Amino acid sequence: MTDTLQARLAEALAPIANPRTGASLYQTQQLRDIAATREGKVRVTLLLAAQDDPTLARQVRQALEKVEGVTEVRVDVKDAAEPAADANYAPPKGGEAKSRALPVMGADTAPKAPAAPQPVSYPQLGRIIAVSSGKGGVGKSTVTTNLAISLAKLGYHVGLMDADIYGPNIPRMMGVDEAPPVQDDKIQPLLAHGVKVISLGFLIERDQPAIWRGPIVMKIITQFLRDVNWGRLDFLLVDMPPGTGDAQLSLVQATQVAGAVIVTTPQEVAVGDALRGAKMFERVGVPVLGVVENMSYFESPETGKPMAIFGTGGGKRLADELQVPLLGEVPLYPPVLEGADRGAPIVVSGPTSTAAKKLNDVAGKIISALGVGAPA
Ligand SMILES: Nc1ncnc2c1ncn2[C@@H]1O[C@H](COP(=O)(O)OP(=O)(O)OP(=O)(O)O)[C@@H](O)[C@H]1O
Repeated sequence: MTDTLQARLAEALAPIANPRTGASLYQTQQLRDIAATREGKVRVTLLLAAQDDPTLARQVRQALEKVEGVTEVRVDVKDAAEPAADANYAPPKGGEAKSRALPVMGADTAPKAPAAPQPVSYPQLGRIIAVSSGKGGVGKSTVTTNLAISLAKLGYHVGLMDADIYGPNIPRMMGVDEAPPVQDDKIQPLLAHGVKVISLGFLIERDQPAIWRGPIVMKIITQFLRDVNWGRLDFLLVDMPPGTGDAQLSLVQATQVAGAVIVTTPQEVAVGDALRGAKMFERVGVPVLGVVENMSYFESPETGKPMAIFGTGGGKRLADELQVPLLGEVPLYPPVLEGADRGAPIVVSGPTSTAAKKLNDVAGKIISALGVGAPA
């Protein structure tokens, strides 16, 4: 048996080859900075180019977890095209990896990336709408799923792309959770409540999302736009991860986004974050269609009485600041959560509730804001 942990780690990693090059990740130093503590906590860096198979990170993790003495594994994925990632591992020639290296918005690491790729237009996908929020947990996925279903109920052809790669919730909320079939090299979206759905949650392991980084995010978003058999859509709603990160930028670099909807809660702190997110869209030329204030007030399912619990007016202030409409104030209403947990968003599970009505109104305002005609 190999006697030191380092040696055992090297032995476990050596056979993992990059399918694109056929070479061992370890020997070509695509895997590097392998560090282990005495307690068996292991950390490695994996350099990935945009064309590399992103599931390599999972293979590395699984190989390391099997090594005797390993208690914890962390795989840091880095962009192989970044200058800091020097090394013997060269990203593939042809420039794709480099041209797709994305600056991280708002971070200190800011734009040293080369010119952004030209967005590709996908006319068959209809109006692409990014639903975004400054911070997590404000109800962005809830709003996205309900809007998608509202639009579908009106007779539009609607797609829903879960680009919240750090916490893909859409499958659970829409009540679908199976691997999408592949036919003729195209991924078939799953159908739920009349909406075509695709999510990274269908394709990856639950504990993996946090490792996805710039070029890989770009790759996934491009694949979701290009390689999914969406058919002809009127609207494609994209549930973005919270904040102003790689996914937002990837989406606007990958295609033409018709507009962004910003979801916030009434508190100041949520509003501040949301403002930064909205400004990011404006900077890249994506019109902000409006603000949805979610959990605006508590609506008791028993009495129907409204009660402000998170402060008031944040959504309105944000909308005023951005000079965009406040599209709706959706109450905090426990059946919204219960419905989401069993795959039946409120516009399906409680269509006559105030929350559902408000969300339907938001859908109507988006249709008007984009000047979309009646469904064909
Ligand atoms: N109006 C509402 N009333 C009651 N519960 C709500 C409402 N909106 C959202 N929720 C619940 O709050 C939780 C967070 O919502 P959701 O997952 O939509 O937020 P998010 O902003 O997409 O979060 P993240 O981006 O962090 O995944 C969920 O459990 C959801 O069911």
